[in-house]
Amino acid sequence: MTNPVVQKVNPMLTEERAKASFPVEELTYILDGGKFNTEKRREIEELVTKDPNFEHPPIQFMTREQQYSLAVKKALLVQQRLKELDMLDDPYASYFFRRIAMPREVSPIGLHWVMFVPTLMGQCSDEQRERWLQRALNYEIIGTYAQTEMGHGTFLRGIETTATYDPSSQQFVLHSPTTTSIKWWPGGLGKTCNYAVVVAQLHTQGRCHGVHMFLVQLRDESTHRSLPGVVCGDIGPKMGYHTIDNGFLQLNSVRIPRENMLMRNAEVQPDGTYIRRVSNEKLTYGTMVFVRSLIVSDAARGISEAATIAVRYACVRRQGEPSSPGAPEPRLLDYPVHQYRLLTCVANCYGLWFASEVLRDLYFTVQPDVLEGRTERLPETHALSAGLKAVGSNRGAACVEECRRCCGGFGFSEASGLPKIYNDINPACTYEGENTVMLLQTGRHLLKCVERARRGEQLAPSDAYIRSRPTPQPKLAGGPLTADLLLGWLRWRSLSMLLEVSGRFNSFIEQRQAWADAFQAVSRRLTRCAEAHCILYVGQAFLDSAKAAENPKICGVLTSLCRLFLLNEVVSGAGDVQLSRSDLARCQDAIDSLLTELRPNAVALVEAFDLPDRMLCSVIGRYDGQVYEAMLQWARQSPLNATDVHESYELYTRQFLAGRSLAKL
Ligand SMILES: CCCCCCCCCCCCCCCCCCCCCC(=O)SCCNC(=O)CCNC(=O)[C@H](O)C(C)(C)COP(=O)(O)OP(=O)(O)OC[C@H]1O[C@@H](n2cnc3c(N)ncnc32)[C@H](O)[C@@H]1OP(=O)(O)O
Ligand SMILES: Cc1cc2nc3c(=O)[nH]c(=O)nc-3n(C[C@H](O)[C@H](O)[C@H](O)COP(=O)(O)OP(=O)(O)OC[C@H]3O[C@@H](n4cnc5c(N)ncnc54)[C@H](O)[C@@H]3O)c2cc1C
Repeated sequence: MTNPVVQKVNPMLTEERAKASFPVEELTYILDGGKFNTEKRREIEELVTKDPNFEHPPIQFMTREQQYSLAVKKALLVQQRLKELDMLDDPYASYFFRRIAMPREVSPIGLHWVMFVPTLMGQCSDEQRERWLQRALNYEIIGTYAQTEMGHGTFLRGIETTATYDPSSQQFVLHSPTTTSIKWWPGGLGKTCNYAVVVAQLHTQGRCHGVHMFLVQLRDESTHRSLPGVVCGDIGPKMGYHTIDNGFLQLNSVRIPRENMLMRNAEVQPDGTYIRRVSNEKLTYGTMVFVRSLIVSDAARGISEAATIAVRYACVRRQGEPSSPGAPEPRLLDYPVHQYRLLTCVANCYGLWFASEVLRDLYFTVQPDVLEGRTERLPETHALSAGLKAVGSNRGAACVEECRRCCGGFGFSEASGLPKIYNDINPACTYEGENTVMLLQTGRHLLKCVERARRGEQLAPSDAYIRSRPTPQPKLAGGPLTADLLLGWLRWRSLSMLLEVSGRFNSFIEQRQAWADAFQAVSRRLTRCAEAHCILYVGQAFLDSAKAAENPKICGVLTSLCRLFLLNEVVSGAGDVQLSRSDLARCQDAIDSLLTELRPNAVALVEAFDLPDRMLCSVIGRYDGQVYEAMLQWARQSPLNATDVHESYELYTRQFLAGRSLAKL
């Protein structure tokens, strides 16, 4: 454990920790991808924890402007420290350094790392990369990814910003022709960035060639003033993300050199001739595929934080009727329904964690081919990253909210850390492609897979279970409800749902409906198919990882947790297909038994995530479990408590009590 024990540990937590049936440390190694990684991560966490420059009062007591300023300072300080430590070229080290240094401050420079730099890497010609990448890595230029406009986010082809080529000056003219074409949302665009990758409709020689990307300078590199023709600013307060300046951008005939079009996949020549270098025009959407795959692991990490807080709290919080006279009140974790609420969140977290690793490996296997123009596995990668992004962020937000509610009133206090975790994860349901729209992309791919199966074509590995004919339902009655059996049932469910929807779709086509209309007619059902397909992927990744654990005790506990995940899916998806009442009852009984079996390991399973107090920022999720004293200390920091009598009393209440009118005050 990296947690320094500040106070005496609450004996109730010590007691729970002693119940672990497996070596927690070894599970941490598995989650980190090896002992070496765990040790390295801890060293980095130690470096940050010891650095007083990263200390400050809780940001929840600060104004938005203070929060933003602090976040800019910390983001730049992180960069300086990483340089001093010679860690800039190590993505693992710099990721964890950023995370632990800014645990609850979404970075105003985050988009630079997550989208701007990857876009330069993926969409630039070699020569352009040479010109801009190093400057971006050094923060000489800080950029964002400006795609969404007021009028269009989802329907990317509907974007209105224009980039019109002028051969006489060999420049593009970037222009926002309407109010709805104003860029809206890009992270860091308001105040922080001086450059942006702008997505615009390319016009040359009187023709529009669709959306392309352009590097546009927004602010002077020395004064940081916005350049002529550039109108940009912050879009105002949001539900969360207070530390980041999501911005707007209006371009009034801003001229940029021809060479600032990102030219890896297409080019405009000096005379204005347009040349497309690759056949698949969706390669322009590449950065989004990358970020969607990151969001799945981010969702798992969000649940791991919320679950650690809520499980620890459930061990130290006593409330309710004692089981016998004189006995203490029960702990929250003693209630089976509370165990169910928390352990299903933990199970979702592990499932998404392992699935995100498989997806990341798929992305990095396929990406070099894609860069060379070989796009055979791109449809599968796009469908999986879109669908898992949706399922991951939906589950992430739902589980964090469940953990928050599991903490009762304290869960509503910012002191718990939970509102912030929720508000940080929730926008992931919207950004990088709204979740329903993403599920429809996966659904579209699955419909096409059935068609291809019918034609006898080979399908990608994650689609290989799709056939053009139904398979028999695996029997849940009789033998034990093993993870393999349950997974087989979920595979059958996914295929059955898909074949039913595909059958309806084909009947609409046979009735001579247009493809798009038939698609709309089945779209509601298709989103469920996409979810079922993604859940199957998560379940498979979970079970594979459980089986791969060398230590039999870890293998055992992970398999049980995986069974809980799978059974919960079978039960909650029972309405999608036919499941007999007796099968359903067997599954419910199995869930009850698993809760009893897993309960002693509840703390161990969340503590395997090895999240230091510095990361959790939670009064009620502390390692030492000393919740109540810490809660009082937290409240004392509220600026409202700076004086005994607040100034509003003199200004208003006293006047009111004296019968004076408040109208003109
Ligand atoms: C070096 C150090 C590195 C350090 C790194 C440090 C790392 C630190 C990590 C920390 C963790 C970070 C966590 C994350 C935080 C992130 C914050 C992000 C903030 C948010 C940013 C944003 O929010 S940024 C805007 C995103 N805005 C969208 O997301 C628009 C959605 N809207 C669409 O994306 C399109 O509009 C939509 C619907 C597809 C239709 O597009 P469309 O109309 O053109 O296409 P159609 O539907 O007609 O489809 C026609 C055919 O294209 C195929 N296809 C479609 N897309 C494809 C694709 N991408 N790839 C391949 N194929 C594709 C499809 O499958 C069809 O194929 P087929 O014809 O064969 O069926
Ligand atoms: C915190 C945050 C950060 C962001 N950062 C960036 C950024 O850095 N850069 C950037 O370019 N953008 C950014 N965005 C914008 C984001 O990508 C878009 O908000 C997102 O893609 C959704 O688009 P929209 O807002 O136009 O929603 P809309 O498309 O208007 O969606 C509204 C509703 O309609 C539904 N809907 C829309 N189309 C369909 C359809 N075809 N079928 C069925 N239902 C449909 C959606 O499911 C949704 O529920 C950010 C957004 C947020 C919230």
